[in-house]
Amino acid sequence: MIIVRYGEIALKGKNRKTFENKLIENIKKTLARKGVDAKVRSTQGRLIVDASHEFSEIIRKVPGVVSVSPAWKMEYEEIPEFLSTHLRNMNPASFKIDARRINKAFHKTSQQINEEIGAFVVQRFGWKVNLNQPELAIGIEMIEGQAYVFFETKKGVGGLPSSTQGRLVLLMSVGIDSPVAGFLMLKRGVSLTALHFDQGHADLARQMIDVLNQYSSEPIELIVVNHLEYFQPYVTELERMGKREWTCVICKVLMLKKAEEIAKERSALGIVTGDSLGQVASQTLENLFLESSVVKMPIYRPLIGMDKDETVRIARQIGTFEIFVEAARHSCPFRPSSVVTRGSTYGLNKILEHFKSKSLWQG
Ligand SMILES: Nc1ncnc2c1ncn2[C@@H]1O[C@H](COP(=O)(O)OP(=O)(O)OP(=O)(O)O)[C@@H](O)[C@H]1O
Repeated sequence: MIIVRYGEIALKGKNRKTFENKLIENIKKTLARKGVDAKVRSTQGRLIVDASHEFSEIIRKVPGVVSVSPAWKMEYEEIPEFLSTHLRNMNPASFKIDARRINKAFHKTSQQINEEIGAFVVQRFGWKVNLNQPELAIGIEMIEGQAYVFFETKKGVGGLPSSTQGRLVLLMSVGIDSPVAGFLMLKRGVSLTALHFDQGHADLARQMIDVLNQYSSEPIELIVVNHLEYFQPYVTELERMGKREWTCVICKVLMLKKAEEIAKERSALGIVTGDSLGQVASQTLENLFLESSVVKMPIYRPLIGMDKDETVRIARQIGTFEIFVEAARHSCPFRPSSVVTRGSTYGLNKILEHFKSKSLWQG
């Protein structure tokens, strides 16, 4: 058995049942992808998943899950015998019993359980009790008259169940930031379609999506556009105009425009990027203002106020950092030696007017 705890969704008032059902459906779907047909039932703010303990690693990555405990289910009276066998090869410096009655129906209080089972362990193994920092914590949850015994509680990703908030298009590079931005939105229940402009690293983009898929109840569609072919005509015109320093701003403008087009096709409600204020020379408020002005839908930038080390910490946690390759990040062949850092609306409009005259921009 695996005990699954969820937090935020329990606070959702009358929506609670809908969210809970969605979480159950998502856990089942996630396990089904691993070929497991698991029974999941809800009871008193917990889900009980009838699956082998190894799947707790997978379940803890399902958005909405706050923590998981691989557990053994038994009658209360069977606990001493179970502990005698299960713990016989262990010798922790200290232990504690952490009992909880999930519904109050059971005839003993949590404190009585702590004392009774604790006294048994002391008598059987001679271990020391330490209530503050025990080396071994033995968890017991009494759920519907049955005891669930466990020895670890793994943190889940938290957030809200997948597919409860609508769809966004993620502009995803193979850098550190945008996969993290995607993860943060998945964690809030958003469905994603990813758009990647490929500079020869589409394999890395696919690997990023494989990692993000662990946090999504439905497989994320990855759309790959050839970066060179797509931007070459625009870069040629910028060269003709003597405006090569605008390349990076124009590149973002075109990426956003393409993302908006895909968002409309997929009935998505906005765009997600990994922009973080001031992180690179071109990520200024002026440039973000200009880039945002070309699309008519919301752009979500979940990393905008984050420091790089916070983003790196999340990337490491979720598993996208390992895929990131420094060399891949600087592979854009169009990058000019100096870039516009505070572009003006006037400057941008002049360039877009020129593109229009060349039938490169509909605007
Ligand atoms: N090749 C790409 N394909 C799709 N989106 C991209 C690509 N390059 C950049 N973007 C989008 O533009 C945002 C800003 O990119 P930029 O290169 O300026 O910053 P960054 O901090 O290096 O971002 P990242 O770490 O995500 O690459 C990215 O977070 C991403 O959303």
